[in-house]
Amino acid sequence: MSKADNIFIAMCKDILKKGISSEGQIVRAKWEDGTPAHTIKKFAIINRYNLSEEFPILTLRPTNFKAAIDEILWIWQKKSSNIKDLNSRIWDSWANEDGSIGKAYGYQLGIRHEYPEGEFDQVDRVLYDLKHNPYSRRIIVNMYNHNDLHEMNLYPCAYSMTFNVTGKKLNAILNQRSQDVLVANNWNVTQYAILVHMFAQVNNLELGELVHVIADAHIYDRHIPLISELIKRTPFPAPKLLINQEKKDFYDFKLEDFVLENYRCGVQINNIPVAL
Ligand SMILES: Nc1nc(=O)c2c([nH]1)NC[C@@H]1CN(c3ccc(C(=O)N[C@@H](CCC(=O)O)C(=O)O)cc3)CN21
Ligand SMILES: O=c1ccn([C@H]2C[C@H](O)[C@@H](COP(=O)(O)O)O2)c(=O)[nH]1
Repeated sequence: MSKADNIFIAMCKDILKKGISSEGQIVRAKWEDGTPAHTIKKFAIINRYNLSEEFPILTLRPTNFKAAIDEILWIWQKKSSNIKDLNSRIWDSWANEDGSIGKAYGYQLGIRHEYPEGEFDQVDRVLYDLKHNPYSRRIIVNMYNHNDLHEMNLYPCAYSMTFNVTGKKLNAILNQRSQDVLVANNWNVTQYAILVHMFAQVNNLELGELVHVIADAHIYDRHIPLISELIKRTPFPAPKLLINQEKKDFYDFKLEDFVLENYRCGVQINNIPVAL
């Protein structure tokens, strides 16, 4: 039984049982038909995934592993915020006529900043520190840039990663201000787990923990029946993640370098409505 499934089921049960409804409050998100997209939420959920034990992908329903990796490479490797560089349609609803989602995610990671050792963007700074000062307690990426919020269609949700080397293990904390539990919880966990795998491999570090801190973990009203059915399913054992071990430079990783072996999972829930 996959541990990621157990964590997901426990979190959903907790939100469904003890969560607070937004009914009666003013909410930003809407359904496609203009109805306010209300949620039940819990504040401050913390989920810990030990990446040395298993790869944290949901088996209750398929997570589109390739599309999730494609998006994390779009943000962290291509540093793009234009959907022309993305191979899925997941950001289409938030892009302008030029295909841009504004100064979000990848755009922020491409900005260069000055440090005592010279100019780096935030990704290159992490790679530099993991190589030269792995025991630094300052290895942080932050995409939540108040200067540029007015030029983003959606403010970054998964907005910060803190990397921490302990012994020979690479650990990380993913900070997320807002989480659509059905659509993107495992999507985000899978992609940041892959990122830790890539950074560990290129720095000859072992896999540690991914700690996912979610400030507002919510289930949208139209997702409640879908989640209630999903968490009654029986999970499968976790699949095995295989990564091309020859890749030693973060910028050389491609989609085909990642393979999931024995990914058994429940049937997909088709046409999940996504709140805008
Ligand atoms: N309400 C909302 N929830 C989100 O999760 C979300 C947003 N908005 N806005 C921006 C991005 C876009 N993200 C998305 C949007 C859609 C899927 C999605 O449709 N996932 C499908 C599979 C997609 C595929 O196969 O290509 C799924 O079943 O999980 C995933 C992430 C995450 N984000
Ligand atoms: O990577 C992502 C991107 C977006 N989300 C979700 C979380 C919220 O449901 C919406 C954003 O709405 P806000 O009003 O800006 O919080 O998108 C996600 O879970 N993961």
